[in-house]
Amino acid sequence: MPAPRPAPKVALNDGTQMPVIGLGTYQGNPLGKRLDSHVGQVQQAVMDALDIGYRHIDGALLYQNEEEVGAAVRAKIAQGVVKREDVFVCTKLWNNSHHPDAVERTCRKSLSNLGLDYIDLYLMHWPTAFKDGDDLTPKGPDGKVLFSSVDILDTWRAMEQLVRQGLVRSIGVSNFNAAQLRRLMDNCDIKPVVNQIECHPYLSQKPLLELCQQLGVRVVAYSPFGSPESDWSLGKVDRLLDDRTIAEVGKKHDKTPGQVILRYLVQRGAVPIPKSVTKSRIQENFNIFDFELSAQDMSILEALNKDRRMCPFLEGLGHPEYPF
Ligand SMILES: NC(=O)C1=CN([C@@H]2O[C@H](COP(=O)(O)OP(=O)(O)OC[C@H]3O[C@@H](n4cnc5c(N)ncnc54)[C@H](OP(=O)(O)O)[C@@H]3O)[C@@H](O)[C@H]2O)C=CC1
Ligand SMILES: O=C1CO[C@H](CO)[C@@H](O)[C@@H]1O
Repeated sequence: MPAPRPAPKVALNDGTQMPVIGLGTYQGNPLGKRLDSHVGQVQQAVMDALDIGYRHIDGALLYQNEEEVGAAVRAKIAQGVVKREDVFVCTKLWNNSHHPDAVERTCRKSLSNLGLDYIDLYLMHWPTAFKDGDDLTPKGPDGKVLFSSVDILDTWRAMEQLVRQGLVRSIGVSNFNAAQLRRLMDNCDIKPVVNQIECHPYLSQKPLLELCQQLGVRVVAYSPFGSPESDWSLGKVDRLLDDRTIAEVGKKHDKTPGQVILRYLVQRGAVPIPKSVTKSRIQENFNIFDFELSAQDMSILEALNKDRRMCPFLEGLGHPEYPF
């Protein structure tokens, strides 16, 4: 088999580079719960992806499969398929660890889960702090999620320390709105390199994408296919991957709807992180570097925007920093 051509890279504002497509690893499990039926799937998917040419893996402590991600990366290093420095590993600090005293400990926990000695990109998963502790979704007797008032800036300062200590190469945020991002940019020593947000043709995020571009913050586009299997988007009426207009654009280029969506995101300067545990789809999603959408195709796709959010994160509703 010829050696795969790895994905192209884009520059980040701290001088590092990020491969322009990543593999998502969230398994659609309800918040913080690991589904037994999924064990092992992500490990195989990450190994397949690295064989195919992916060099960027998106994970999170919340997904409870960092061990699988790390085992897959280490296996492919041992097989000589990749070197550690070729692979861009992202993971995220969960809401129950925003207190500055918890940040380093939690990062070390992710490093230990992954079995790696540094993380390429560490993200604050949400701007909404939950009560500190081991419980991923701490709840009171009334069943409501318990919040904490730790300031985003205090969590960020502790994350900056992780860069200085060499535990992580770059830091960024996820699910930050414009005001939160501006406040952070105005009050940090190390700028966030990315804002990872939901972004796809039904939620084009034009204003936030433009702001991020102005600020030099790369957008990473999560749920590029609208997260069809997740517990929070199941039942949403129109499935993005069944959209007729997207299929028609694809026909012109002999490409699938998924490939059109990913290409549209890349041409908008975003970095999509499609999730799949199916080898043929992992390959399909990677085959987006041999065609280009015309300006007319791009306008057709942009016109599909409905500001439809698939991931409303209802657990954070009522928090003063709830971003939507
Ligand atoms: N920062 C944040 O708050 C969030 C980050 N994320 C990140 O973004 C990643 C991607 O988003 P996610 O929500 O998982 O959903 P996606 O939009 O990536 O959709 C994944 C689903 O699409 C299916 N699929 C993948 N490729 C194809 C294809 N070519 N044709 C048809 N179906 C396909 C997958 O099936 P199968 O696997 O069975 O092949 C899976 O059911 C996550 O895995 C996670 O890493 C996601 C949500 C929130
Ligand atoms: O990354 C994520 C995956 O799904 C979760 C919901 O269960 C989201 O809250 C989270 O941001």
